[in-house]
Amino acid sequence: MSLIELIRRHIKTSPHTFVLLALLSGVSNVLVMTLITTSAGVEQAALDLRTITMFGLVIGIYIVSQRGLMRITATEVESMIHDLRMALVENISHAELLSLERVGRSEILTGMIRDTQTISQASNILVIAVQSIIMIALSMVYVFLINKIAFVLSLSFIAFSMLLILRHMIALRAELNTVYEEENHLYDGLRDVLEGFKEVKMSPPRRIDILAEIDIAATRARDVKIAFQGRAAQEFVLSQTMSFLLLGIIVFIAPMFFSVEAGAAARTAAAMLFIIGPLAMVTQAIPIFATANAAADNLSQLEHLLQSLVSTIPGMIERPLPATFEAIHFDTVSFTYVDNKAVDMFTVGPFNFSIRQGETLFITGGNGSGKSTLVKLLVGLYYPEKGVIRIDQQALSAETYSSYRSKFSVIFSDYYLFKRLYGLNAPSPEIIDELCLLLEILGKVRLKDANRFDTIDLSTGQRKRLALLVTLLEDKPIIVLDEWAADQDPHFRRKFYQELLPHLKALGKTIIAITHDDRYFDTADRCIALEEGRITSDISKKPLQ
Ligand SMILES: Nc1ncnc2c1ncn2[C@@H]1O[C@H](COP(=O)(O)OP(=O)(O)OP(=O)(O)O)[C@@H](O)[C@H]1O
Repeated sequence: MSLIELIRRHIKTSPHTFVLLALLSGVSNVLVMTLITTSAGVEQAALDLRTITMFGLVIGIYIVSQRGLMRITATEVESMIHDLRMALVENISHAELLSLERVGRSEILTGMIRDTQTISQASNILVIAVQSIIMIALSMVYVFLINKIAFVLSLSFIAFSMLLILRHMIALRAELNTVYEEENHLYDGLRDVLEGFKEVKMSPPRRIDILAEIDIAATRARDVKIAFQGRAAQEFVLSQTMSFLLLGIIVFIAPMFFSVEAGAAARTAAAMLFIIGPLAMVTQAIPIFATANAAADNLSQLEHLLQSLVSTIPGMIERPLPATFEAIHFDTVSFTYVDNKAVDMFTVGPFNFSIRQGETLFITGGNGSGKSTLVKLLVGLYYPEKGVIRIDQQALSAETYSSYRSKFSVIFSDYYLFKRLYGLNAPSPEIIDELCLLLEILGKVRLKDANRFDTIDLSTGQRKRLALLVTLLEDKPIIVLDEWAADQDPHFRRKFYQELLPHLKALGKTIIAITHDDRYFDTADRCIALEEGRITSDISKKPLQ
């Protein structure tokens, strides 16, 4: 029962409050029924003020307890969902890049959106179901007091129904896993269409193929869902029919074998009619409960998965590194990509080199030679499998990695441009204009609401310039650029190598750039060339000024 476990872990209100409110609401509900059934048929004149006052009081208790119960439930469930979502995002933000690269994104998005919504929608129905169970139990006490035979028959019926319900719950649960699997395939397909929209639009055969693939997943999801809903409907009809049969037995059959006082038979029938509603509610809540349970199960698995991606050692206190440094050293550092079966795929290193503060270093090499992997090791996104990285004399450790990473500003080749300047103090419009002028995007983009760009819908090269503008605003001591100039026109490419990089160097920045622009190699202090994950040449062109 993952849902109950999940609720138990997150709930802040005492369970006693829930039980008390549910009992009050259930009891008042049954009392309404009792008052109605005992007073119906009594002559108008015989109805006393006490009964009417009691009737009003019971309704009052019902209103207060029911509203309280529903309000607390909504608050608790929505707070739980808020906490769950924040915990998931928190875990993602603390995850290790390499681990996250191996997790399906659709799985994470589905957990965040579909599963949390399912639980939210199910919560009120589940509360009503719990109340219904209470009402059924209390009504049964009433039936016991007025008609023992009907009580025994009803109890046997309810016990039988519960057994059926439990059996079907288990079956529904298994079916739901299939529904979820098919839906995940569907989401993967939808992501392909959205993210690869241009490619899909350009090629009708690709479009037909991808739609056929999505259709298969969507059809499977539809069929499994129809089967699931059909089964749930079948359960509902079965339970209702059995309730009617039970009523028939109590009203038509039982009096043939047992003598029951006429008034008691009528009151029992009325009470049984009162039970049918809550019974239907419980039956209807079963597929909803099964769905919410599966969603909770998915969320718990996702929570565990994301927690396992987090490298933070409990109780670990992060330590800052000194603000300035002289050099970063790689001492026999190597790193290996492995596949799902832990088989080695590609190794970079062992690397033995140092990068001095203020140096402009170019990293070159063919596609797949390991340049980006080296950069990910350098900026602290991947950890050395062997060897150590030192900043001056201090070897990096779990406690200092975060501080180490914050020394870098990186524009990856697959960078992501945020529309908002997260983590930065709002710069003045003058500074933005000055940088836009430098990067030749003046008039293309403006800041609005102090720290949000009015647009990021720019050309590919302009977007990269905007990313560089953010990097300049970050003002970190080390700037890493992965093939930054690749999308720039010849004019700006020249400006980048011959004006911007020297300007940054003059500001004291350490610059590490992956580049294939061999005609500008002379603008670097040093060039490292990689082949098959190893350094094949390391040439210092200019003495460091
Ligand atoms: N996430 C990953 N998982 C497994 N293997 C990877 C992963 N990323 C890269 N590789 C492998 O590592 C090798 C080096 O990749 P890397 O991205 O470092 O090359 P690169 O020199 O930056 O190439 P390019 O110039 O094409 O960007 C590649 O051959 C690739 O097969």
